[in-house]
Amino acid sequence: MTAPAKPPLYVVENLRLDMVLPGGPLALLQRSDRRVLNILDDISLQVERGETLGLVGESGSGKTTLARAMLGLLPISSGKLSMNGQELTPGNMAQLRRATAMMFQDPIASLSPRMRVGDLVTEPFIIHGPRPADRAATARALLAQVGLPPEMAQRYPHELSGGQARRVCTARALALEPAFVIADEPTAGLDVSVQGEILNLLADLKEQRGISFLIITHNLAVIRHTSDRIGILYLGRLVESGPTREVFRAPAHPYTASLIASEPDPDPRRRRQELAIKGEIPSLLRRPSGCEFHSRCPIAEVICHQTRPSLRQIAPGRSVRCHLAG
Ligand SMILES: Nc1ncnc2c1ncn2[C@@H]1O[C@H](COP(=O)(O)OP(=O)(O)OP(=O)(O)O)[C@@H](O)[C@H]1O
Repeated sequence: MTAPAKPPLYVVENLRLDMVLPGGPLALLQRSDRRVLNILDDISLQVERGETLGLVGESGSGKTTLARAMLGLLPISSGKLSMNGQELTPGNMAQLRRATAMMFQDPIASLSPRMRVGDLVTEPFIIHGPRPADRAATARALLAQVGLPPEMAQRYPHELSGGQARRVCTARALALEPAFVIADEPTAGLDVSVQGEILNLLADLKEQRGISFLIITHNLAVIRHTSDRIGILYLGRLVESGPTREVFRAPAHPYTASLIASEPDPDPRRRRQELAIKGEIPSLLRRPSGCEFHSRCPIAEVICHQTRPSLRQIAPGRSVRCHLAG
């Protein structure tokens, strides 16, 4: 008898997340004292064991909000989140927090300024337990895992370089040996050479420890370097997903194609291909009718103005939300 297949590590099904904002001009129009902003809708994705899923999208597309919702830091309006085949509920969130970790966008700001590095990296044990018998030795071991020398334990966050702060946040994220780590813009603000070091560190951790990562970024180079699969978010909805190599080779959604075509070429001798996406990302308060990308789409047809496309499978493991793709 063969053992039953293990469920994916993390599954998001039909997630919707609305935020209720205090009254404003729209509330007056709606004759209500509050307004509801739909930030994310119809999000379904899964992260397999030991894989890295990259989530890419312009600023404001909802990447950070999705990450926070997946870690139970923001309440979802509808849908289902599960880990190891078990639905996440308010009752078992504490268990989730132990098995997951988040690396925040701004590492120095996410570290308490009055605590020394040694205390910062071991703080998760103090919060979640058990307390280490020798806290200083545990700190040194954690720092060694991310390539930092033991004397770093005495420093304060403001004494760290951007790359060192990133490593300290990584050490802190690893403390409780999580199965799943979400890294929000892991290379933001770092020099190119340091960016490479941090991405290599994350790749080694995935390789050696089998940790699953969700990497969220607007930087396609980061996704190419790290991710087995990619999801593209536009205005709070997934518009394409699939294996990274295939999506880069033959993007199915015009938005993905525009993002890839306007990616800066690392070789300055080659001309950058200009297929920049026209216009700004629309306001969440005025979501376009039909396909929400139609106002910026180079190939939109009448149907795109009128009918909202759903996410459909175009090949095994590849999905796209576009009437005209495939
Ligand atoms: N607390 C909030 N109240 C109102 N709107 C919010 C709130 N948090 C996020 N938003 C809105 O939700 C949308 C998604 O924001 P989010 O930070 O998730 O985007 P992002 O893709 O991570 O952007 P960036 O790359 O700039 O971090 C934005 O339009 C943002 O203004």
